[in-house]
Amino acid sequence: MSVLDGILEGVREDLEERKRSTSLADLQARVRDLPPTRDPLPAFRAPGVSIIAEVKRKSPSKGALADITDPAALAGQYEQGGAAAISVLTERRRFGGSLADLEAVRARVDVPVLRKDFIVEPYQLWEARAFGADLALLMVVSLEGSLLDDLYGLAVELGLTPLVESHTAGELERAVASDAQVLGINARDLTTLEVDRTVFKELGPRIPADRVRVAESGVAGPGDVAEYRGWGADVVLVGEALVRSGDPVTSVRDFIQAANA
Ligand SMILES: O=C(O)c1ccccc1NCC(=O)[C@H](O)[C@H](O)COP(=O)(O)O
Repeated sequence: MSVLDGILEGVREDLEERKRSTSLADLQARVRDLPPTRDPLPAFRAPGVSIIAEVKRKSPSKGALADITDPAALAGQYEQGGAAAISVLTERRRFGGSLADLEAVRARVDVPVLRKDFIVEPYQLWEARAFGADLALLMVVSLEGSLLDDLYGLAVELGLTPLVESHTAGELERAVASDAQVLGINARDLTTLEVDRTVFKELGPRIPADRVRVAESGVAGPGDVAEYRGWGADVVLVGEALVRSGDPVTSVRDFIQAANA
C-alpha cells in the first residue's frame, strides 16, 4: 500500500464518522446562511509572486513540525507578512488538523482560505464551504474517472475556487481539461513522499498562461521561492519552512521580496 493509499483509508474512516454525527442536510442549512466566498484570483494574478502560507502541525514525511496551539494567530501573522491566502490542513490523523482550525482561521483573516485535505466525496466540499473555505484542494491522483469533473463542478457551484493539483504530466493533462483556473504542481510525490522541485520546472510551462500556476512543496528558504518564480510560478505554497521559522511575519515578507527582487 502506498503512503497516499494509507492516508486515504484513514480519511474515509474519519469521513464516515463525521457523516454519522452531521448530516448533509445540516451542512447545507449552514451554508445557506453564509456570506459569499472570497475570490483569490485578483491577488494570484497580480504582478509578482504570491504566497499561500500553510498551517501544518505535522506530516507523514517529517512527523511533528510545530506545536500550533492557535492556528488563527499564526494565520494572522502570515497575513501581516503579506500572504495572499492561507492554507489549512484539515486532515486529522497524519497532519493534526481539523475543520475547527479552518473555521478559526477564516474568522481571523481577511484573505481567502484554502481547505487542504484529501477530498474524495461531495460531502467534504459541503464541509469546506460550511466551515469557511474559499478554496478547496482537488488532487487529480486520487480522483479517477468523472469524479474530478463532478467535484470540480460542485466546488464551483458552492462558490469555492478549486486548486487542482497534479504531480505528473498525465495528471496535469486531466487538470487542464477540467477548466480549473488555479492549477498546482506538487513537487512531492504523494505515493513515495520524495520531493523534487524541478517537477514544477518541467510541468509548470505546460499550464496555459491564462491560468494561475501554483508551485507546491519543498521550499526551504527565499531562494527556493525565487527559483519557482523564475520557472514561471504565479503562486508558491509553503508549509514546513514557515511553521518552523519562528518569525512567520518576516519569513513571508522575505519570501515575497526575494522572488520579486
Ligand atoms: O507533507 C507531507 O509529508 C505530505 C505527505 C503526503 C501527502 C501530502 C503531504 N503534504 C501536503 C502538501 O502538499 C504540503 O503540505 C504543502 O504542499 C506544503 O509543503 P511543504 O512546504 O514542503 O511543507
